[in-house]
Amino acid sequence: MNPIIYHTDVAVIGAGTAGLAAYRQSIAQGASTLIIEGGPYGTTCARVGCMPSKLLIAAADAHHALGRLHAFGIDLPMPATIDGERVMARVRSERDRFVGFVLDGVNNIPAEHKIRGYAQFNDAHTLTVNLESGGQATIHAKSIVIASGSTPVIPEILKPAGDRVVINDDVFSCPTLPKSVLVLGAGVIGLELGQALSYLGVRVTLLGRNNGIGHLSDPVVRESALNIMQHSIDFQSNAQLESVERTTHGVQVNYIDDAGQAQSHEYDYVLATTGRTINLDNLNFKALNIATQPSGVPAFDRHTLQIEHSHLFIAGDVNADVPLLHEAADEGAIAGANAARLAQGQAIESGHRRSPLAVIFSEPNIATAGCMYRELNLNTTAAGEVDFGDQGRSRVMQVNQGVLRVYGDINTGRFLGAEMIGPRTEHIAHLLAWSHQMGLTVTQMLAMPFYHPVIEEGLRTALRGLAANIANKNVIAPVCAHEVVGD
Ligand SMILES: Cc1cc2nc3c(=O)[nH]c(=O)nc-3n(C[C@H](O)[C@H](O)[C@H](O)COP(=O)(O)OP(=O)(O)OC[C@H]3O[C@@H](n4cnc5c(N)ncnc54)[C@H](O)[C@@H]3O)c2cc1C
Ligand SMILES: NC(=O)c1ccc[n+]([C@@H]2O[C@H](COP(=O)([O-])OP(=O)(O)OC[C@H]3O[C@@H](n4cnc5c(N)ncnc54)[C@H](O)[C@@H]3O)[C@@H](O)[C@H]2O)c1
Repeated sequence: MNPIIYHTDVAVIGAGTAGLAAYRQSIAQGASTLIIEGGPYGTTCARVGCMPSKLLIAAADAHHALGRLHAFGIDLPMPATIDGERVMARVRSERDRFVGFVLDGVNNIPAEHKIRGYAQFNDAHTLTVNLESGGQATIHAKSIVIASGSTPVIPEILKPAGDRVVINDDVFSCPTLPKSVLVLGAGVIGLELGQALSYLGVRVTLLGRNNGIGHLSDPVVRESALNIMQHSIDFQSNAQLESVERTTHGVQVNYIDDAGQAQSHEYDYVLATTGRTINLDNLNFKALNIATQPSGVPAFDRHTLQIEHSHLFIAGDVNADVPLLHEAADEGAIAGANAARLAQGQAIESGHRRSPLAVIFSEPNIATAGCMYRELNLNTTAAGEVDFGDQGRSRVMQVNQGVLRVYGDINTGRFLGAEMIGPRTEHIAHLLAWSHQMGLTVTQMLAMPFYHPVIEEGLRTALRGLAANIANKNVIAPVCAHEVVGD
């Protein structure tokens, strides 16, 4: 059967968050545009990412909050009963609602613009798609946006566990809560899902390595976060996984714990949260002979999303720049508009990029805004700090744990960034990212209103300390320049 031939200005590979944004912008620029999707419609974020994970976390936090009632003088019959099937049914039904909104958007795209099947490069202007409906399509495009996302990595050492190794996608499709899970990898997903499952009564062990925790790099904040998380769940932050073995009912896991002791325990499942790999190989990208960096990503301009000296654009998780939802949406929009401009003989433009902001929805939240500690010049940077243990409103609500550290430039007085673990710091992180993007000085930030009594008063304490250290040129360097970790 002869392939169906298409000629288009722009082809977008992947109908995730970045791809859909690229499609919309390309159309808005007046370019003929095709969008190719190999997997299910609905986006990673809505189907198996941001939304179902936050739904599971919401149930977990609701249960965990019961533990605080007694200190307020309120007693319920404890332990509370957790109906795993109902917990997971709500996760899925609410998740499906969010997916439904995405599907409505996809349904509004004219059928002739949508191609179902996995795309591969033939050459830099030609894609082949093995159509889901059978047969092949050949697409000749003036510009191409690569928005193919990323896929979870399953380390070789977990392979003997066979069908008992699961990834985030599988967690949300479980009809009920498992009894026990070994979570490997203390990154963002491991912390969020590991703690949520544990708070829902699942026996969880989280294995980390090198005392890393999420993306934190400030030694003070990291130590606080390790301490809090280790009191919250069974978290071995400096563990060594030795082997796993499929048993009749689950997986036998052998590891060395933080105390250097050999441990061997059986779990229902092993959840791999050891990072994600970019989806470029499945596009036959190598056929283009474009040089890639050690990360596997070709050199590209993060303001235009253009792969150097080409008509190719790369947006979302697949470029491994900042694999977060709002960044994928921004990148897709910039890439789609530029792909359309280039295809129509116009000059491409730099798009707006926002100040860095990242939140781990653990309890308490872990967050970073602006520059991270590991990116600072510690010889010209001062820090300020608040310990939420003594913070008024946090104590009132019994959520008084964590540390916030803010950084400022001793020469300009400008706010540089922050790392934190603390109560509802998802909100403080926003205030700080906005301040960073506006280029505010610490003095200007302190001139803003702070209500009483609120958790943000803790931020004011940290900023006051920072302002004093800036005035005294009291830099971070001598104290902890040698303590930065991270992998
Ligand atoms: C468990 C989890 C929780 C998360 N939580 C958050 C959060 O709270 N906040 C946040 O900001 N971010 C979160 N993220 C990250 C966020 O989901 C991603 O950054 C975002 O979804 C990336 O969007 P994307 O468009 O790059 O990729 P995707 O949405 O994955 O889209 C890529 C699409 O390309 C398709 N594709 C791949 N190869 C081909 C091919 N050859 N041909 C055709 N189609 C192809 C795929 O099927 C897929 O549909 C989370 C991620 C996970 C996994
Ligand atoms: N709240 C959010 O915004 C949110 C939530 C979930 C995911 N995400 C996005 O998804 C991305 C992927 O998340 P992730 O948690 O899979 O990746 P990650 O890179 O955040 O964490 C992976 C962790 O696994 C560890 N690791 C790797 N191999 C290991 C091994 N063999 N043994 C022990 N530990 C090992 C790494 O040291 C790292 O700490 C994140 O970078 C983030 O951008 C965001």
